[in-house]
Amino acid sequence: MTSLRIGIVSISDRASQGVYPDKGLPALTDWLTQAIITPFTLEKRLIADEQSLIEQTLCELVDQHACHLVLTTGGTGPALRDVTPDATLAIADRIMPGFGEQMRQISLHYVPTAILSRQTGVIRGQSLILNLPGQPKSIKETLEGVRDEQGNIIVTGIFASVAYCLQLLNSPWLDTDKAIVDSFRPKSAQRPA
Ligand SMILES: Nc1ncnc2c1ncn2[C@@H]1O[C@H](COP(=O)(O)OP(=O)(O)OP(=O)(O)O)[C@@H](O)[C@H]1O
Ligand SMILES: Nc1nc2c(c(=O)[nH]1)N[C@H]1C(S)=C(S)[C@@H](COP(=O)(O)O)O[C@H]1N2
Repeated sequence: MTSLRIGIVSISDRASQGVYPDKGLPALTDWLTQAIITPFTLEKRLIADEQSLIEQTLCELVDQHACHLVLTTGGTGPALRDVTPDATLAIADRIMPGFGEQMRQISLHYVPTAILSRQTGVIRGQSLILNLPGQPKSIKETLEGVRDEQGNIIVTGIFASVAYCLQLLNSPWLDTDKAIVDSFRPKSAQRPA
């Protein structure tokens, strides 16, 4: 049986040059390892904010490594070197605008400048590619969503929709720890107990 393959890409000029240690890949690895309870493997890349390099890396992860899901972090803002969404759209077959819309909704609960992120989601072939912001703490925030003081979810994290999206793309089965993120599937798409 094929197991789920996830590509994670940290896109940062300074982290890739060693100016500061990369916190993107560790944050993504930690979150995914805690949240996903079914088997998966990770393919990791740390690269600079260069559009051609980002496009090449995304294509390599999807076309050669057959990653079912690719998560990027960094380079989604308006600065001239923030080109992750441009690279993602350039190699996309189809756009999934809901992911960017939902992340901006979530992030507005944490930072008033959330609207500055141009993050998006796309499909290339049968793979889902999602852009997360560069601030390392925003990885957990956008994937998991916003909770009230009692710990109840008040704005759903984007990862709650990833399992069903991957299912529709014929990926291997993905289940999450409900305490971290409750994956939603319509009744007709749920596995018999
Ligand atoms: N990979 C990373 N590791 C650690 N901190 C990061 C990383 N990426 C971003 N940050 C932090 O989050 C902030 C916002 O991220 P952003 O993607 O806008 O980076 P940036 O200002 O374009 O710089 P760079 O590309 O050199 O990381 C950065 O200024 C930095 O403090
Ligand atoms: N959850 C969350 N979303 C966030 C932020 C953040 O700190 N947390 N920063 C915002 C800011 S200030 C910018 S400029 C954009 C783009 O950030 P990026 O270039 O690091 O991807 O993400 C926005 N979204």
